[in-house]
Amino acid sequence: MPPLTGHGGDLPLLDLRALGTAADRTTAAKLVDEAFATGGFLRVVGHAVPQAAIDRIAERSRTFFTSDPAGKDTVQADMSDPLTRGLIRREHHEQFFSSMLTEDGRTVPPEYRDFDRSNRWPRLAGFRQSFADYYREVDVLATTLMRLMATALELPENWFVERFDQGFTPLVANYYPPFPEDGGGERLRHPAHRDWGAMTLLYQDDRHGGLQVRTAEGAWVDVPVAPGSFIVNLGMLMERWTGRRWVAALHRVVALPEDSRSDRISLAFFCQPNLDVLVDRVPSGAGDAASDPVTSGDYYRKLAQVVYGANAA
Ligand SMILES: O=C(O)CCC(=O)C(=O)O
Ligand SMILES: [Fe+2]
Repeated sequence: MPPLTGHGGDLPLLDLRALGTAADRTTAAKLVDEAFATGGFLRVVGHAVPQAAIDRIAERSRTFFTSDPAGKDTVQADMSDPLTRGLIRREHHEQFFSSMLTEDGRTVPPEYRDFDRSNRWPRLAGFRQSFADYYREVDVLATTLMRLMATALELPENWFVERFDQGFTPLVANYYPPFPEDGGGERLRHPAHRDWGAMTLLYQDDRHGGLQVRTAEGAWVDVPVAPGSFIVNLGMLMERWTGRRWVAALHRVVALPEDSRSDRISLAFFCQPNLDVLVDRVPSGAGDAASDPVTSGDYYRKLAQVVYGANAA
């Protein structure tokens, strides 16, 4: 395997404190457009997500993941749920999936009845609340970003916001346990991939980094650990929506030798348009990639089957 070492390049950085005037917003939209058109990747600071909400879900998640395995078995994901709500265990990686789709008493459209399931919350004080609180706060950040994205694509400011307002977005806690033995070097925690949804807002543990993104030039760049900063990865559905004007970010997670004996948490807010939104190329999109229009729910169901073997049919 080639060395996993990345380097600290100049990753695009958006400071949301500087959005006061229309001119500021135009500048920010331009930055978003450029970042998504090149690597599909952006770091965000100056948002309003309270650190306490981040710390709380991270702490509750770590408590859950390190709890008794027999207890964790009781919230194992049911693979007939397209949203795979609950726990999925993989080698060196566990994921806890949740969705607010059915938490807030929404009606799921009849064609997507298979998504109408409950979360599999563990019996752990404050766990569910920490997910609900974090979801609500990060959703505000998502809204801000979506307004800038719409502006960048010459769409009405709320164009995306209106298409993401039914809470379908899965919120996933990732846990990477310590490697049991010293590998003698860097280890791969999450292989290189592109997220398949519209856009991911990722929070990486501020104790250990490890996230790397690939630049347009083909270099792996370490995403610096910066408490309070979010990482935005554009996903394959948005690449499709924009006719490849924007590209999905290739990324992976490695453990540096000094970190491989420690565990690591990350929180992924996988922004998904409402189940019945038809994803068809936006007017200002590039002409490339004549993918057929698809609804968000049909797309998700298919990808969940490919990636996780989830199958409701
Ligand atoms: O753990 C991380 O930092 C990245 C996780 C990730 O890429 C994913 O969940 O899709
Ligand atoms: Fe990812």
